[in-house]
Amino acid sequence: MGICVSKPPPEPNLSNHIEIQENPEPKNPENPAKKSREDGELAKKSPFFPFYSPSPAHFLFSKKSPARSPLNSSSNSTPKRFFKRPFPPPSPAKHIKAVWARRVKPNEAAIPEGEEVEGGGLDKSFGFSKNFASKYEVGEEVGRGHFGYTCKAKFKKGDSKGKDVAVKVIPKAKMTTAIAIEDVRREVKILRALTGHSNLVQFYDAYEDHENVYVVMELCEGGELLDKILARGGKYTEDDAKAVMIQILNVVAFCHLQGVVHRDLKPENFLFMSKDEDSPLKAIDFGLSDFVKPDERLNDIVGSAYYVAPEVLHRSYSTEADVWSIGVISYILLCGSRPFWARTESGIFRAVLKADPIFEEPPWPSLSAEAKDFVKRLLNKDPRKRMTAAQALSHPWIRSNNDIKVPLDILIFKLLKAYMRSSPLRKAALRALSKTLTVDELFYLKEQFALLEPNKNGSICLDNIKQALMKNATEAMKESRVHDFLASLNALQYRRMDFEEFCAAATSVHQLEALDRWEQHARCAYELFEKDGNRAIMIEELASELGLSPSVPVHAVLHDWIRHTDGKLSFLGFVKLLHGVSSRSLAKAQ
Ligand SMILES: Nc1ncnc2c1ncn2[C@@H]1O[C@H](COP(=O)(O)OP(=O)(O)OP(=O)(O)O)[C@@H](O)[C@H]1O
Ligand SMILES: [Ca+2]
Ligand SMILES: [Ca+2]
Repeated sequence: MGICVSKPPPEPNLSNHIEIQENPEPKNPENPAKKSREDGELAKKSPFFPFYSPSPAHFLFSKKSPARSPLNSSSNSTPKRFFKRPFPPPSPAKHIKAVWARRVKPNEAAIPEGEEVEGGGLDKSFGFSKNFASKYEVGEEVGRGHFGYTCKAKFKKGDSKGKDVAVKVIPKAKMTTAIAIEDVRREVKILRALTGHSNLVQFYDAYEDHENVYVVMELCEGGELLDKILARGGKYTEDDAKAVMIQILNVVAFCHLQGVVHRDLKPENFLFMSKDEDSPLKAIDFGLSDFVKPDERLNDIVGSAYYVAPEVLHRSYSTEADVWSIGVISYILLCGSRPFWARTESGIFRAVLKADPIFEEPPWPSLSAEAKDFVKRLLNKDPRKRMTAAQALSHPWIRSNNDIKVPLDILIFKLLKAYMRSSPLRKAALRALSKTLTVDELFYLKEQFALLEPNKNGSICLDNIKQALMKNATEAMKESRVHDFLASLNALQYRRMDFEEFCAAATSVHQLEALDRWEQHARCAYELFEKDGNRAIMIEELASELGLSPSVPVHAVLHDWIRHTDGKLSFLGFVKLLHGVSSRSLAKAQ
């Protein structure tokens, strides 16, 4: 028979996610003739994903199914022959093994749910209120994750008596390592700190007793984005996808400005408030989130395999990693398949690191060029070249037929800092580059400049930046030290910056370099620089302009940077200068 949808796989143990095994390839390859016939039949019969090979286990995707689980439990019984490109539709994603390796003790699998483990000296008191049971009446379960389960609950008394809320119950028995405990502490701290965004689940309070931590928040009754994607056969129209992306980008841009990186963005972690078609979407589950300072790189590998960014696997990442995950979500919304897919975790990682997503197969050829460009710019493997969430909101695909309010972008402050520390020669080169920007590229910069509220002469100083940040600040900014970062912009205390200079300062060379038209930009900028800025320069002077250490063999390194005919900067030197060089990067290039 071979159609594995006829018999559900054994129910996985949701409380034990440490046994995530590599799925073996099928041992007995099937007769190819039989294979294509069955594929054809299945495609006809299946009500799911009519445009792609049907899911081998689509009963898994029904919320009502007892077996709604990561694919790992099913794919052992899933012959590979049912998977053909484009990849299978999305399914609940499992966390990557590294998450569990640090959060679950090896013997936890043997501990029955609800039973206390040897604490081993672990401090499981959180300092939360203890009176959960007297305040709330707990109702039916509405969802379940690897760490806890979520129930409806009602206020028992007071002004809000009878009001529905959601309570995420996290059993203390499951917190068997210091990292797992720290995750819960941080989840509550972040939820408490991040207040006031309409696309973020509203947190009310946290409680604890001997057995559990209870996180009380607003109840979202519209279900997960993943279920909506699946119910729609895995594909959104461009306009519907845009409406979802705008909300996701808005809340993520907000988190990033506050210095919070979510680290587990996936369709399961976005809930609709209600069943209405135009219901707002809310980000939930900050269980793997962290604070990140503007200059900091994180290194722990966390997240869910299909959505994890390449730089997370390389253990050096920041907020850009969330944007990658949004790229994966947008790819899924638009075509119904995952961009990086394999049967094993290591296979997925290989795809994330090395493979380019497919944009050649249906439905991509029939989608707009802007939509493809948008997704590609989120899925750039180099985080420096990837758009930020605020930039993505300024992308022509999102902007078309939408009145978008672009939020303040933390990237601007990082670029301003680098600019303020640059040599006059590099500043001149950046100024030339900024003059080549197109109307589309200038849109984002205009929006950002306006958010800094320039004075009537059209210029800004440090105070404008401080005020703009204050306006948007939540408690989270304290933890992520965004304000300390402003000290690096001190030079702006004594002078003002007009829009022209702001463009030079806030242009990301790396991002421009990712565009097809980069060569044109650079050539054009070089011509401008030739007219106004290029001058004869000695290698030693150039080295000192660049702040190179005496250990760099400047004559060997900078030889081609200077045009031999007139001693001025060559095109190569100009491009290198735009990027900004350090002794370290030059030493590496040697
Ligand atoms: N505020 C809410 N309103 C309604 N349902 C919710 C709410 N918060 C969570 N849920 C449901 O509970 C599920 C589990 O919640 P959550 O994702 O926070 O748990 P988790 O244990 O951290 O999950 P994961 O395994 O993804 O890490 C969600 O997928 C969702 O279906
Ligand atoms: Ca979740
Ligand atoms: Ca979680």
